[in-house]
Amino acid sequence: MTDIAKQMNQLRETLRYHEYQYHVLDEPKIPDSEYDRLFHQLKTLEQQYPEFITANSPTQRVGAKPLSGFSQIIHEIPMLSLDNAFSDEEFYAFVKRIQDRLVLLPETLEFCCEPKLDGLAVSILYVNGVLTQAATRGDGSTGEDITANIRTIRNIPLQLLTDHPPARLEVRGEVFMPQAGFEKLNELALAKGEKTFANPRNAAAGSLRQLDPKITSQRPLMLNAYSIGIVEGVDLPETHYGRLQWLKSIGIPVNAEIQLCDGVENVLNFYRTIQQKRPTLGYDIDGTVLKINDIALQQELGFISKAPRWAIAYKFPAQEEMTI
Ligand SMILES: Cc1ccc2cc(C(N)=O)cc(O)c2n1
Repeated sequence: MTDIAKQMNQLRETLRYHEYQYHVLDEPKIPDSEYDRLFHQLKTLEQQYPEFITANSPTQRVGAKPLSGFSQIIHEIPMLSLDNAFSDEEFYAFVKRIQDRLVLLPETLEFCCEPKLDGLAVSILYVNGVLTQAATRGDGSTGEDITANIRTIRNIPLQLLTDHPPARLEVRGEVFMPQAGFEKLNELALAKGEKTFANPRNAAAGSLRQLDPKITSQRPLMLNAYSIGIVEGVDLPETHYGRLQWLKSIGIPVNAEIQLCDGVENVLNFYRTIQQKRPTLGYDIDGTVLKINDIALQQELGFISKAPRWAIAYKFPAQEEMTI
């Protein structure tokens, strides 16, 4: 490989590292101006030597041309919805159903607890570590191919940050629009006499369903991963929390509020803590997701038709209608 090609690849590695530090660890090592300088240096070299451009270069996030429509993608593993709880009593009943079903009941049940982001569920497939395909949840069995739009979301890596990527890895997560970005988007739309969005979830949905990736690229979207679908060629940790930490270690953003809670009372404390923090999070949530942490127990419990027996979304009471 020529020195120029080596220099370009080195720049790509450096940019990917800084994207990870900034978007996944929230610990930038260089100022934005230095990142922009490196990015511009790579962009210039790619313009001078287009033969050395690689598909997953950080400069290649925005696709060339708009699509004429979205093709369908069938989920190899269905993307399930969650059963809901709306009170402590309903959560206790959920726990009792689990205790009644488990053959060997552990001393206490350990839950992986997270805020329930109010966005869109997506599936992102990495083949040999490279972002290859992305789809909406759709009806759980079939979704729309939104690969070009997903590539534009800055905190989603185009390439996993590991030297030994799994043959195939499907990351499932929620794409959402932070409240600050939503306010700015609506201000811009108002100023241009365009239609505004009712809430960040609608804005995220509208942005992901754009046929032109250039428009999606200008929208402040983010992903937080919440589970793994297809996985081939790697041995995963045996707990849900461990798997989320592994995802984070290879470059996939995971929500910062996720916690392990041992026993029902600690889970309910988590629910109330997140409810109190809700106005300060900077993004919309509509409750918490509480999952049995041990994968073997999840597998023993399985699913009821469309929802897992081992997880529940404990929602917040509906907020009084926003008067806009
Ligand atoms: C299994 C499943 C399905 C939908 C989910 C949705 C969210 C969410 N909206 O944050 C989080 C999760 O852990 C989920 N987990």
